[in-house]
Amino acid sequence: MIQLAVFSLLLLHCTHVCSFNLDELKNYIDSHQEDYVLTLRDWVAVESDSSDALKRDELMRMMKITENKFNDMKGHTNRFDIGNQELPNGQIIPLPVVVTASFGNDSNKATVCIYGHVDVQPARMEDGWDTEPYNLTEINGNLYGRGASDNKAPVLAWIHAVEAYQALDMDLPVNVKFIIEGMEETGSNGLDELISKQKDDFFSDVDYIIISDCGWLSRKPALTYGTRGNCYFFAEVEGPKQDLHSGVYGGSVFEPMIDLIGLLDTLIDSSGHILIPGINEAVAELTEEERKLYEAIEFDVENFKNKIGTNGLMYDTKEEILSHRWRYPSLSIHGIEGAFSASGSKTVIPAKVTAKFSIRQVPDMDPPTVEKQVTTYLNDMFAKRNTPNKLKVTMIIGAKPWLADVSDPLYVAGRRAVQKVFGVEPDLIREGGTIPVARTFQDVTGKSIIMLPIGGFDDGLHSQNEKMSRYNYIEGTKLFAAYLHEVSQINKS
Ligand SMILES: CC(C)C[C@H](NC(=O)CN)C(=O)O
Repeated sequence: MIQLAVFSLLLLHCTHVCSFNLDELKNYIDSHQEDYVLTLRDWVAVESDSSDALKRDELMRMMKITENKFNDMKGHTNRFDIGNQELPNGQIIPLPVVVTASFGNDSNKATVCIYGHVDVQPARMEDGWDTEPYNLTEINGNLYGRGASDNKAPVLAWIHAVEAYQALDMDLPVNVKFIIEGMEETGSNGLDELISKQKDDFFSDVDYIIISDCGWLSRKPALTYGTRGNCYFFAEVEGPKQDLHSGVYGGSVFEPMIDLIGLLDTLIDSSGHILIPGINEAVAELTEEERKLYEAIEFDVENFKNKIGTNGLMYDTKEEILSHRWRYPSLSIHGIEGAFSASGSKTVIPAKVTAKFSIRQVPDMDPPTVEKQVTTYLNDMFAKRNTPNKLKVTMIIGAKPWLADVSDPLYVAGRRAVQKVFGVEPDLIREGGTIPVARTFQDVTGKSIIMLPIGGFDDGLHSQNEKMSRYNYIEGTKLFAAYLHEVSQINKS
């Protein structure tokens, strides 16, 4: 009698925990898309700009919202204090906590760890946005807002994928862990140390790491197997003790801005060749196999050019353009702090100016070596100017490149999931941008990593009018739901 009762109870339980059914998950996701857009709206409304010390409270609030979301989903959450940040002016401010969450701890299942970030790049209406950057606005199926694609919608898509399993009482095919940070856009300060400290704790049962902080190359879904690193520099030239009138003093003083512009002009030539000795020499040779990969990718150079809105590109062929975006270093000059930049015509000689530039890193470049090469070169060039002004060069980010093996089972699972949701074979691509922590995950945990993007190729990351299309957000959520199942099938066939 007792046995019968236990059996009935078990049966009752089994009718509640359903097994995987992708169509049900897809239907559920479709019918909840308005809720997902509303949540994205709430998240975009938080000005979690990690580069602006004045927005640090907003960033802290964003981390709290993220933690609350995981708590609402009954995840096992944790918040890690990762210390303080020293700003270039010497000011010390707290770093935002890193939030982790775990769903399930069944030792018979594989465990995936999803990494994402909820901080954003700066955005102001005056930069040329057509809509308020922190007010998610839908136009023609596109959801415009700062951080929509980078990286709030992809983080939410993973959350919604787990929520869909939960709502349908469907057993999660794998244990799912999240690690969400708030400093990615300034180089993931403090995260490397946390990962090393948590190697035998939070990461001890993690089998695979998934990152969805990148985009497709075209309208076709993609799997990303490489990212460039980034060495970001400040070059400060300091002269007179205060700004000067150019009519009164011009012609008699060495102007910091003229020194700085002269210095910047020695970094790169007009054909994109980096002039700092040692940089190009460190780049790994392009292999025949790699060249063939680029050849096989569908990529319309003319469309790329038109989307950017430029009259010409530095290279003509698809292979050249892709390899220079993905596997060669590039040097970009981002801005000059202290320079007069408002509208109008102030006739000032700025007393202190700081240039911001960065060099994207590729195998086999090494950030500490690059730091020395750049500092030595700029100091040598500055010495040649015979100026009494002072130069200070600081490398504020030193992120390494990352490269994965596309034959890894994680990529096979990725191809299957893309097939099941989009009905096509994904492109295998690299990314010119940087996920600073990708290489740390690889080096510290030794686990396989996949980058599974859902962002569009034209999302305007870091730029005006950043967007995530509703299609990519919703189909991306389905992709993630399908991928959890595909990962659970690794080693089973
Ligand atoms: C080190 C950079 C600031 C990192 C940044 N990463 C991303 O945009 C990824 N979403 C980059 O500029 O590549």
